[in-house]
Amino acid sequence: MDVAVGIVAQRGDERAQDLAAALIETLERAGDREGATVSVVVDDASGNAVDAPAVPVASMADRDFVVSIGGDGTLLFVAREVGSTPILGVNLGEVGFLNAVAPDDACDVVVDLLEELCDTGSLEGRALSRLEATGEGEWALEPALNELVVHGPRRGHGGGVTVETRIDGDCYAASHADGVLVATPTGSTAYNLSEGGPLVHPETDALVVTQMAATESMPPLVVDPDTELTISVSGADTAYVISDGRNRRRLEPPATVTVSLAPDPVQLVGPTGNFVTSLEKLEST
Ligand SMILES: NC(=O)c1ccc[n+]([C@@H]2O[C@H](COP(=O)([O-])OP(=O)(O)OC[C@H]3O[C@@H](n4cnc5c(N)ncnc54)[C@H](O)[C@@H]3O)[C@@H](O)[C@H]2O)c1
Ligand SMILES: Nc1ncnc2c1ncn2[C@@H]1O[C@H](COP(=O)(O)OP(=O)(O)OP(=O)(O)O)[C@@H](O)[C@H]1O
Repeated sequence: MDVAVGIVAQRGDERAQDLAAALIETLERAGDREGATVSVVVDDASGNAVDAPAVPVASMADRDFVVSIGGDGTLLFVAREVGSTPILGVNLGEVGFLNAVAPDDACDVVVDLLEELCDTGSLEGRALSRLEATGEGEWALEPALNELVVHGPRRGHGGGVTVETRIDGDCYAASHADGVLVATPTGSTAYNLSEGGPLVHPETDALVVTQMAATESMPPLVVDPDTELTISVSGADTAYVISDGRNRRRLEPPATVTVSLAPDPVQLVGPTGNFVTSLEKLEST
């Protein structure tokens, strides 16, 4: 059997590169034991430091699985690039909420994944919903694993906008505000939390709508993921819609953004962390 693996090490991080090298050695030895031909590539940024062919991360979308070594930001980046290809998250970051596997366990876990592939031909992962934003003029943003934010010209005093949020066509909140944030269960522990939104257990199928610094505020609302959700902005020269804090699109108010589930969820593989006990990580942020 041929097994194709991609490894992305956090850019410029020697620990991540050393772990990438150790994983390559481990996978090659395990492949010999299993009678499998294992081919491993690393991301372009790590190519000089790790002895393996270097490729753009986006080209790893055809691999059997991709290992992300770094923090939450690195995993979000890998998910943006490889879409629904299975991802194993190894945590070297400060928070590491999305990465359940500790560096010391990574070699054992990749061997388990290789054996699962050889035994069953595929990997069983956990699907994590993503959100997409669309608007007038046929534009679309990269899907968000954490959250989509629609906000005014800038955050803070004088940077707000009039925002109206509709749920299945009915107005839920209309106010001058910094913006509105729609989070997945995965993103509930990130920006959503700092804006006063609730934590959502990962096994719950829901989205959270949270206003950001609204003059006339409504409590955060938990909705079914299939809800028709529109956010309209007016009363400012510009506004933005931002996916996972990194991809943004400029809007010219008045404008309406429609938020819906993206068709292809992210697939995380490897052991699951315990959501409830891992919440203690948030206390340090
Ligand atoms: N005020 C805020 O809390 C705030 C502001 C902007 C962005 N963010 C978050 O940062 C994310 C982008 O992360 P990045 O690393 O590229 O940017 P970044 O470098 O600005 O990191 C933001 C922090 O959020 C943590 N984080 C990311 N996703 C998380 C999750 N699902 N649960 C718990 N913590 C999480 C990261 O570990 C990091 O500590 C965005 O999706 C947004 O959720 C938060
Ligand atoms: N191998 C890589 N190739 C290209 N870009 C990378 C790579 N690794 C990280 N990046 C970039 O760096 C960003 C993540 O870096 P960031 O400093 O947020 O680290 P992190 O993984 O969240 O770890 P920490 O918790 O230590 O901050 C990604 O969004 C991506 O743009």
